[in-house]
Amino acid sequence: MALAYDPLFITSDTISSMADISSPPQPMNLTQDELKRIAAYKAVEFVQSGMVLGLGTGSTAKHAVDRIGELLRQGKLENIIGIPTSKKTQEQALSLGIPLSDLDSHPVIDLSIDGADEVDPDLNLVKGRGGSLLREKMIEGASKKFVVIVDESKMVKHIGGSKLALPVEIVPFCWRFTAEKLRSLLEGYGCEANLRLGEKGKPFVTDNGNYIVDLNVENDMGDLGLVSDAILRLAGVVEHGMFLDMASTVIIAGDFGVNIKTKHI
Ligand SMILES: O=C[C@H](O)[C@H](O)[C@H](O)COP(=O)(O)O
Repeated sequence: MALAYDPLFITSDTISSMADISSPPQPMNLTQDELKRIAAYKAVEFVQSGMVLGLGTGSTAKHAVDRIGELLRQGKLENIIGIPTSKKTQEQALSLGIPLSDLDSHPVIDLSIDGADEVDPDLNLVKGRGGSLLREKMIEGASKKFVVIVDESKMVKHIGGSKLALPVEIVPFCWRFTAEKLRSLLEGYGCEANLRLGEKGKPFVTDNGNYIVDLNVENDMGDLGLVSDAILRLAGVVEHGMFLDMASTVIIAGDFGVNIKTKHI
């Protein structure tokens, strides 16, 4: 039996209903971008009129922002105020007519929706491979609810498990010194530290005028709280991309449907 593809109707319930039928469930063979859109649309179901919303950054969050713009245009949502987590998202939201504000005017946010680069079994995250980690952490940390949207490729057994970078935002002043401090701090876990480069081989510059050092850590770092504190104690470090204990819900879209994990407090 073929299941109709409709992002709004593929839920965790779909998985159970598929399990009831005699033949095993068939994967839907969706692209990674389609999975991102499914997760994003599902998250936007949490949005209610009158909310102050943290608007995330990246290819997954972009779908959520598009959807919010669409619902506003259709009159299905009203009185939304968006707090963008990057200049790029600000531009997108403005182009969609989403009213915007900032943390100074709205220090408490009802709901933030954003993607992630890694999600571990405790719903800890790595974010910032797009370079927006500082504003994301400020805004998502000020949110009553933080819904993370990912395709299943982002799920890892432990932070660093994808073998892709853990980004750290640092001040440009003597960046080599700070990068080396970071490398030697995490040396025991098999750490490499590389300055992120942007266009024409020049250092990538964040929305805040800072640089990013990408840490590639070979081994499980164990107590992430300790590692986080140690990184943040280094002068020259502005913020890192581990978002520990911040996500309230993670929506994971995969070929067999959508799985929603909620943090139990
Ligand atoms: O700086 C970028 C953000 O943290 C993104 O939310 C994260 O990198 C995930 O991006 P994407 O949805 O494009 O995979």
